[in-house]
Amino acid sequence: MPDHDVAIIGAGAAGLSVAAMAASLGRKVVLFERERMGGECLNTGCVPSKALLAAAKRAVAVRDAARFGVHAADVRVDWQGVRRHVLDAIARIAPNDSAERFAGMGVEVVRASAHFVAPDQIEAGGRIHRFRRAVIAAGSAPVVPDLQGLVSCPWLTHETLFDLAEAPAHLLILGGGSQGAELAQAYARLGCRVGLIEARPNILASEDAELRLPLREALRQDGVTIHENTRAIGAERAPEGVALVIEGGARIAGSHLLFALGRTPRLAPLDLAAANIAASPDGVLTGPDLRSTTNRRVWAAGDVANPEGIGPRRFTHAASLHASVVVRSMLFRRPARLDYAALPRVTYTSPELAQVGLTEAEANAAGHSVRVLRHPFTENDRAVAEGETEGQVKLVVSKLGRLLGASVLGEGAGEMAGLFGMMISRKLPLSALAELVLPYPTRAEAAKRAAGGFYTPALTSSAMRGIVGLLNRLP
Ligand SMILES: Cc1cc2nc3c(=O)[nH]c(=O)nc-3n(C[C@H](O)[C@H](O)[C@H](O)COP(=O)(O)OP(=O)(O)OC[C@H]3O[C@@H](n4cnc5c(N)ncnc54)[C@H](O)[C@@H]3O)c2cc1C
Ligand SMILES: NC(=O)c1ccc[n+]([C@@H]2O[C@H](COP(=O)([O-])OP(=O)(O)OC[C@H]3O[C@@H](n4cnc5c(N)ncnc54)[C@H](O)[C@@H]3O)[C@@H](O)[C@H]2O)c1
Repeated sequence: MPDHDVAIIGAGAAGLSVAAMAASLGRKVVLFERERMGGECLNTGCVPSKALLAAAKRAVAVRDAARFGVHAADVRVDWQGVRRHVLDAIARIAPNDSAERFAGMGVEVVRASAHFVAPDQIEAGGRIHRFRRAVIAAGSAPVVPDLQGLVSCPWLTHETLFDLAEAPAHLLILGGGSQGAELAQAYARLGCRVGLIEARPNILASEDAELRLPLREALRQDGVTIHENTRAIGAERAPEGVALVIEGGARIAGSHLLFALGRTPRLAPLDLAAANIAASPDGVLTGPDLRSTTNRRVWAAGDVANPEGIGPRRFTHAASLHASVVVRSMLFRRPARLDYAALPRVTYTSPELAQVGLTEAEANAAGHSVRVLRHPFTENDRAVAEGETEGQVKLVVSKLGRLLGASVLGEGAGEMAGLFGMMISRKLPLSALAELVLPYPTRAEAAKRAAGGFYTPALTSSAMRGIVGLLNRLP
């Protein structure tokens, strides 16, 4: 006889969402968490990084205020104040994810590391828990590279970065993905020297080239030194603190070294073999319904899941999407299929970079015959009024006017992503966006104007002008 209807390993975004939904459906739920409730997003990921970026944005706003005719003297960053803001943000959100809140929902929360001991049993806190169904939501850990000499050097990941009591004087960030770009800008704007080191020819390499290049320039303007095409092969102690040894022999020195090199799923402590659960280095192998391909009692969600043929997506909103697919498949026994066609991603720098659906390059590579529609924020009244005209809305559409993808660079780009996601997931025609009445002045009007561009050639054609000319003769 099972002790629990649903056993969940990991109280991060994925595990908490499944636990809340299963408990509200009257299931007997146990939730295992070995570290902090709320997992990575709340404690060491999204929340502290966005809080730090908010402080950095304030610093720039004050420094930059003179161009609005507002003069502030003596701009000074008080690092303890910045830290307080970051910790306050975490503390204010933490009650939503707390053990007390989940216990109040009827979830049994076990604060211990969990691992499988049989296909239907988990051991945690010195006890065997028999389950009817289980969800692995153990998340992922930062990649630490195998650099020669690293053992004798101090280094950081996002798990330790926010614990620094003092601002790093000169932060070296290895890895120019969204994490590297966001943290580089935040620390540079808060007055630290920052080096951003990327092995590939470009930082943010998977983003639309037309939009990532101005963002790269914005990072440079903020004072970030960017080293692209630069492969670190070793690390060593240096008078300043630490130095990266670069292929070819050059050294890049700084006071602190941060790894922002992507993620690896937390599999080892789970003893998956004891429960016959298949996994690859990218995560627990599942079908498109997130059910294990080898143990039908088990599902996976969040960063740890590797749906075959679809692949992992390591975002908090992807974890929420996973949770709803798992609940549909596991509890409602309905066919469920993960679909990332409208999954947004946003890099929360200034300007922000948002992507939904296919980039222009991806659409071309997939063989679509595309039209590209653009509207720059220099032509958007709100952006002009606020003096933030960097960037554009770029829409990639099929010849028949279906939105295949949207890329936005600009302040508030992330807030527009939902609009494009809905267009793609509901397969709405572009006219739905072109005809939308939006409040004036808003930045989203740039999206409407870009969509309107699809119809402009037909509306202003000589045939249409002829028709309107004829109609004009009517009484
Ligand atoms: C710096 C940074 C910024 C980010 N910013 C964003 C952002 O702005 N937007 C966004 O969408 N995403 C962002 N992400 C990604 C986001 O944080 C993750 O995708 C998300 O937190 C994953 O949630 P999860 O539930 O899968 O895993 P986690 O949040 O990692 O939760 C897994 C939990 O399982 C626990 N656990 C693991 N193994 C066991 C075990 N054996 N027994 C018991 N407990 C266990 C862990 O302690 C952890 O609490 C960011 C990531 C980083 C690093
Ligand atoms: N705004 C957001 O949504 C947000 C922000 C931060 C992180 N995240 C998520 O967290 C996860 C981690 O982010 P990330 O930026 O660390 O991962 P990432 O995979 O996006 O980027 C890692 C970068 O490191 C580079 N790299 C890899 N090995 C290298 C080496 N040896 N030397 C130099 N560069 C190297 C890669 O080319 C890549 O550009 C991702 O899943 C991401 O989606 C999301």
